[in-house]
Amino acid sequence: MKKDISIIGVPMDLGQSRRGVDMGPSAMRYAGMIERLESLGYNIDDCGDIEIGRPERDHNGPKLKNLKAVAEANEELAKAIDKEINKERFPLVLGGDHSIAIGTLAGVTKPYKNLGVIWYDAHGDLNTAETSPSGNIHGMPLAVSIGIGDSALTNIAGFGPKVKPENIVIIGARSLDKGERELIKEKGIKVYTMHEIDRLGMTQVMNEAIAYLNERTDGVHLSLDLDGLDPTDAPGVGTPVNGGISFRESHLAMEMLAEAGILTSAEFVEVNPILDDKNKTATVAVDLAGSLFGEKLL
Ligand SMILES: NC(=[NH2+])NCCC[C@H](N)C(=O)O
Ligand SMILES: [Mn+2]
Ligand SMILES: [Mn+2]
Repeated sequence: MKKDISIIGVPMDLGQSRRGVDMGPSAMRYAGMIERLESLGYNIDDCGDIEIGRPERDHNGPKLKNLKAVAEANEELAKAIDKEINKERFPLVLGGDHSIAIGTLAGVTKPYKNLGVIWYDAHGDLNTAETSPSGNIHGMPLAVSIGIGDSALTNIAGFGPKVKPENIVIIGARSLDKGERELIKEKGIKVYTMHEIDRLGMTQVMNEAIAYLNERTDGVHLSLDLDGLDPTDAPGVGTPVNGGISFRESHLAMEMLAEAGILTSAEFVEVNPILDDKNKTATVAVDLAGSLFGEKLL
């Protein structure tokens, strides 16, 4: 992996309805993200935070909450990432709710013909305004990135789609809405649900996922939603779902990604310090980043 990392914070909470996730970037910095990566020999440039509009929360009917402000922030994020990529640096994005993956993917996909995406999450985030039970855009970024959704989102940075459905691997799914299940089948998206993780073990899941991506992609982005982990290990998230991936399994997954050396960008999202237990979830994110960037005990 590249030795120069640019950190971009996105204090966004407009893609969902619970306050506090906008403090995620601060919580991860406070938990020592920068020092941890520096101690591994990386050169870190903390680019600070993207500015997020503070609109009156527009509840835009039941459909796409805060659409305009979410789209604007993602345009800014895509530009900021583009700048760092042109400097040949590895973009590491700290969220913020998962709607920021729209801008992250818009920014990181440009140099690649076939960007792969690992979506580490309890959810599929494959909803549209029509299928969403909540109207929350953080439940939609993966659909948007394959070109499905409102054009204010699918066309961020002036082009779309950003990724091909067959280049996506979802890991940790255990809460999928009806429309998401249909889309997964229709588009042939590869999914390792908790069932496969229990059954095969994380080692085989990651071996398969890495081999699958190696075959067809020329770069890989990791989008890690902390709610992919079990709420006992990562309680500070807005939409927790029981029966998740353990801390140990997640470390193993990160270590295997580090060994494979396939990642070209990453993001950690959905850390909500208000719902957390003494910054535990931000600390877990920093620990996982350590493994992801090559930390070893011996
Ligand atoms: N990034 C997340 N935490 N997404 C949760 C989405 C929950 C639900 N599927 C929805 O669309 O509202
Ligand atoms: Mn999630
Ligand atoms: Mn998510």
